[in-house]
Amino acid sequence: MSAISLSAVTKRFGDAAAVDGVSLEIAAGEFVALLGASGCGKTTLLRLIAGFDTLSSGAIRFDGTVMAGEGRHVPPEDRNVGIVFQSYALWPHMSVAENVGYPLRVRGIRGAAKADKVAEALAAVDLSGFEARRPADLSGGQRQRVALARCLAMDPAVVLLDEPLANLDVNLRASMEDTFKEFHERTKATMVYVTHDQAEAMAMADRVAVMEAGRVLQVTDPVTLYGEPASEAVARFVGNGSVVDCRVVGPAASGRAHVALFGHEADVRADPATLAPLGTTARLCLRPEHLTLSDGEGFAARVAKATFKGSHALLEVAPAAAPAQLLPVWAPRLVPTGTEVRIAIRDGWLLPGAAMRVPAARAA
Ligand SMILES: Nc1ncnc2c1ncn2[C@@H]1O[C@H](COP(=O)(O)OP(=O)(O)OP(=O)(O)O)[C@@H](O)[C@H]1O
Repeated sequence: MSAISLSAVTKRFGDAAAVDGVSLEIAAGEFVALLGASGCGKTTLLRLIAGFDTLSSGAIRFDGTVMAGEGRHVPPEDRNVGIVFQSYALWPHMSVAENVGYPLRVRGIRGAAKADKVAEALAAVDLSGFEARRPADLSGGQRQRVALARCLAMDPAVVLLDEPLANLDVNLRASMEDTFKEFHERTKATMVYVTHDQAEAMAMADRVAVMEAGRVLQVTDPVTLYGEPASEAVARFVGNGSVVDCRVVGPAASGRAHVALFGHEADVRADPATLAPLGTTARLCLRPEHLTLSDGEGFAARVAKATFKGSHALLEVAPAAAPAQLLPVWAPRLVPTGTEVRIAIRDGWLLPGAAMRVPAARAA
């Protein structure tokens, strides 16, 4: 496995930068997801790491060796990367064993050595016994596991995955997430996984890099990303957080702050280093689980929408003090649309970016 170092990696197509100054250190054996909406540049970044495209500027190193940039471009076949695509890219005329063994044959590995590797790789993805089948006779999930086995057989230093679950149905996706995690634990390969699905990224990756317009907005572990988004864009993209205005009325205890919103006061999490001065306005990220229906405390609101979800209901409530702002709230039961309710704020995250803007505004 290799560590991957991206230094100010930039790729322009004409005047537009598809990847714009991305710097990221990926440790050997780490599983990093590149997460972002369509067109944010994640596939382009993956292609640059693979060597399919050349850089406009910046550098890419594997274990300190320059693969791209500084006047060099190591071709894909010399980077020892395995790639798993959304489309599987299996040869239809070859059996499963021939598909998995193909890259080994290309490398001159034949006979028993090849057969052993193929058997080992198929066992790793739970496809022993499928050697003679053709891709056409497999399900989508099985085809993707063959593609994974083919990648595994090559002992790649780096595994790149481009939306590998995009063609699979919801149930199969969940079981394939387990397959990828097991694959990672077993091989300890460095993995870079491109997806626009935040749940997928958070379920599997050690760290998630959120991309927008060719840049990395934040890169951190899934728990921190969800709980402490660094900016409004990340808060909205990950976990569909609501972002609302509030006023900082007092630091409560370390790592927390007291805020006022919708005519009510609440105790929320905050980074003390970026906490806005008392009395100023800041932006607060509220997740559905931060809000609960209450009998008395909290702010007044009206149920604008209610959706039954089986084990619970998802309400959208409009605060009386800001009726245009709809906030999602989990509830144990359906509450009819139009019902007047009270909502307690149990938690929240004061966005540091917004807080940091405050001193500049005060200076103006
Ligand atoms: N070969 C190309 N020529 C011109 N523009 C390109 C080329 N490849 C990508 N782009 C542009 O670069 C931007 C980033 O594209 P990219 O495919 O990397 O995004 P993405 O995040 O992977 O999106 P998706 O999830 O839809 O695949 C887009 O605006 C795209 O139109």
